Amino acid sequence: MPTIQLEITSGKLAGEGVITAQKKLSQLENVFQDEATRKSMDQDQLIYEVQAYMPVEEGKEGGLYFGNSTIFPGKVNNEYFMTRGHFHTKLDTAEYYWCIQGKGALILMDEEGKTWLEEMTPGSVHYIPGKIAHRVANTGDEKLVFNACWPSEAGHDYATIEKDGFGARLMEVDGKPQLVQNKKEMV
Ligand SMILES: O=P(O)(O)OC[C@H]1O[C@H](O)[C@H](O)[C@@H](O)[C@@H]1O
Repeated sequence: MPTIQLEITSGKLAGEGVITAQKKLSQLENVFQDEATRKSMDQDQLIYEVQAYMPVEEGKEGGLYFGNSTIFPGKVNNEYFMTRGHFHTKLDTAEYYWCIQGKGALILMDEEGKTWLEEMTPGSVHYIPGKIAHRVANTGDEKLVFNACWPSEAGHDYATIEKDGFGARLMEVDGKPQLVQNKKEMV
C-alpha cells in the first residue's frame, strides 16, 4: 500500500504526511500591482491552496517532493490571481509542473529579469530549469489545478521576488491575458 494517493481527476493528494496550506488575499500584500484594490477586497478570499508531500527533511539532497496547487479564478483590478512566485534557494535546481484542470499561465523569469510564459491547459507538462523564477496565474473562470515535483534540496527564495518582482505581469488587456512589461524593464 503506497503512503499517499493522487486523485487522478482532481489532482488532490491524500494520505499520511500530506500537508495543506492556504493563501488568502490578506497574506498577499504587495504581490499585485494594484495594492489599493487588493486592500479594498475581501481579505478572507482564498486565492490559492497548496498540498505537499515531503518524505525527507527539507534541504536534504537527493529526495523529491510532490505537490498539488489550486489557484482560484479572479483578478485584483485587471491582474489575474496568482502565486507569490519564487526562485529556489539552491538556485540551480529544476522542477516539473503539470496541469490537471483549468486554464492559466506559468510565468518564468531568468536572473536578468527577462520574463516569459508557458500556457497551462489540462495535460500540459512544464519543465522549469534551474535558476528560473516561477509563478502561476489563473486566466480562466474555473479553478486552475496543477501538480508539481521538485528536489528536496531546492528550498524557496521569496525575498528576491519581494524586492524586485518579476519583469512583467500577466494582465487582462482587451479581455485577453497579456504579459505587460514593468516600466523599469522597458527603460
Ligand atoms: O510558494 P509560491 O510561490 O506561493 O507558490 C505556491 C506553490 O506552487 C507549487 O505548488 C510549488 O511546487 C510549491 O513549491 C509552491 O509553494
